[in-house]
Amino acid sequence: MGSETTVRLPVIDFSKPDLKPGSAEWDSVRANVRQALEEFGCFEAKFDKVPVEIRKGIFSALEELFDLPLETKLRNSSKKPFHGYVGQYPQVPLYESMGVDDANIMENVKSLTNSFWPQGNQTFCKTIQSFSEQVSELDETIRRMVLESFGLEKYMDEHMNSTNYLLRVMKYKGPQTTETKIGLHAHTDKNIVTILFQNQVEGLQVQTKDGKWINAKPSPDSFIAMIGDSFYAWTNGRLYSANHRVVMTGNEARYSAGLFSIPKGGYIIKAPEVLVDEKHPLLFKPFDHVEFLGFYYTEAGQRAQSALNTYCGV
Ligand SMILES: O=C(O)CCC(=O)C(=O)O
Ligand SMILES: [Fe+2]
Repeated sequence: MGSETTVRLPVIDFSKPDLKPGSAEWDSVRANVRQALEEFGCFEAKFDKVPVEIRKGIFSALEELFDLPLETKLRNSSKKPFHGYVGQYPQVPLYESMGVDDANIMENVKSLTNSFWPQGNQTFCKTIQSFSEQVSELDETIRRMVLESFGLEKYMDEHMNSTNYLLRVMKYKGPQTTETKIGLHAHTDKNIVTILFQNQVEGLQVQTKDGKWINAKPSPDSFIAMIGDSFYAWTNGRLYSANHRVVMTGNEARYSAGLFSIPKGGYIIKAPEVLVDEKHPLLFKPFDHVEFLGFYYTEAGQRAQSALNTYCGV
């Protein structure tokens, strides 16, 4: 499964009460965010704004959801690949996932909830929506810090307004053996920022630039924040978008929830001019994320070493 390392992901604390733009605290966290994303494309975020009842409740909600009969789960359908129910794939037999578009907005969560439980399910609905809304604040903070760190404040509104949030929830069955089995194959995310939250069952591994695998071991109040290919491209390669995968052992199921900020269709991702110079030649031609995803899910896109390079590499 490739060589592992005892290196740990950087841990960055977002829980400090005086973490406000402009404060000394903010500047110091911002420097750490920039450094971690350049080096690993990823870090562990301590973030206590999500109340403990939501942090615990999310896993009860996921168990309840994945315990529904398959025919009910299939009601989670979407025209967009990987936004609806995914499961029962022979290549990833342990893996199942579902998606909630704009999960920070109550109306969306309500209609999905009602499609699963026609009589309603208030607890589920509230938990999913609050979780997404609170985690979206962490996503915004990270993106704000990145843009500031490059002196790109003038792009802030455009950047924030050009994305939607998708909540994807995952279940990985325990393989019921002592051998390690693949839960999800190595990939880079294709979006802007991904923020992952998991139950106590570990399995996420992130690959370093020199090819070693780091075991992510987040504490119960920590999230894993990660850069996707679109942010990598927008920063003209200044931030790193890491390969990662899930490996499973033992009997227990791993549940995780990921909030993905995703560029809207029609929005052209183009590195700001100040990030392009002699030392940093332009890496990617401007592209539309939805069209790029279309390519990624073709056979050629799946075969490519880097779908982004093949699609729009200069
Ligand atoms: O379950 C996890 O922690 C990782 C999931 C993941 O990498 C993805 O959905 O893109
Ligand atoms: Fe991923």
